[in-house]
Amino acid sequence: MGKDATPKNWLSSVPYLSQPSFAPHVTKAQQESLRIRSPDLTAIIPSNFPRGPCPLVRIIPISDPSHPANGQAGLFAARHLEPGALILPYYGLIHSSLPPHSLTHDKSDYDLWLNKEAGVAVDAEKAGNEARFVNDYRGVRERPNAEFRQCWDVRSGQQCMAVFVLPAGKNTPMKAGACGIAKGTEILVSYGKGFWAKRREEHEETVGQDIQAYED
Ligand SMILES: C[S@@+](CC[C@H](N)C(=O)[O-])C[C@H]1O[C@@H](n2cnc3c(N)ncnc32)[C@H](O)[C@@H]1O
Repeated sequence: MGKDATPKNWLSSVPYLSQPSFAPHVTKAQQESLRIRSPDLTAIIPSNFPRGPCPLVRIIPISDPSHPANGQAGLFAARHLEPGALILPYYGLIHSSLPPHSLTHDKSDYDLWLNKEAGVAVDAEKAGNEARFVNDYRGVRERPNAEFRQCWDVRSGQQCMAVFVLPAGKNTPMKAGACGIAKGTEILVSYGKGFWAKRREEHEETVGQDIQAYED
């Protein structure tokens, strides 16, 4: 694949990132705080992890009426993924969530904290990689099989968010957790109760709007 390759089914309207991108307003101090590796940051992206389209995943349009994200896309395992394994980094625009930027940046559904203490988040709405297609497990299957984790990217010497397979036993019965994610299975995380509570709140004002929201 060439240097400018994008994964199959990538949206032509969204720039594909093969490394993080910084909003110009992110301060030097914030950038420096991302270059500090705290001892509890044990998850890593190793030095030999390739950049560009990830061979472990596929973006697949969803055309199943029983899927709550029908008509959108999801991310699926292209091969068997071991429990606890790194799947891929989550790239997007790294931006400040501190005032005044918190007031001007509309939080999107693709926005994740990168470093809460430093007020830095990563938003993959307008540019990102395959990880922006990871759906929430609610309404799809009983529990998540993956999670977002803050980790240390050895390649860039910087903190990064990434998607990992849930380790055996974490939120999974031992048997299911021990299996990892089978080839062809959708990769699903939990966005957290807060995500759906906020969505419900926002749409409560819009009478008659057909939305998918969850209680837990
Ligand atoms: C980060 S995007 C995930 C990728 C999205 N499906 C796409 O094709 O761009 C988050 C959006 O996906 C949809 N979504 C993800 N999981 C969902 C779920 N369990 N139920 C309903 N909608 C979901 C919602 O529209 C949500 O705002």
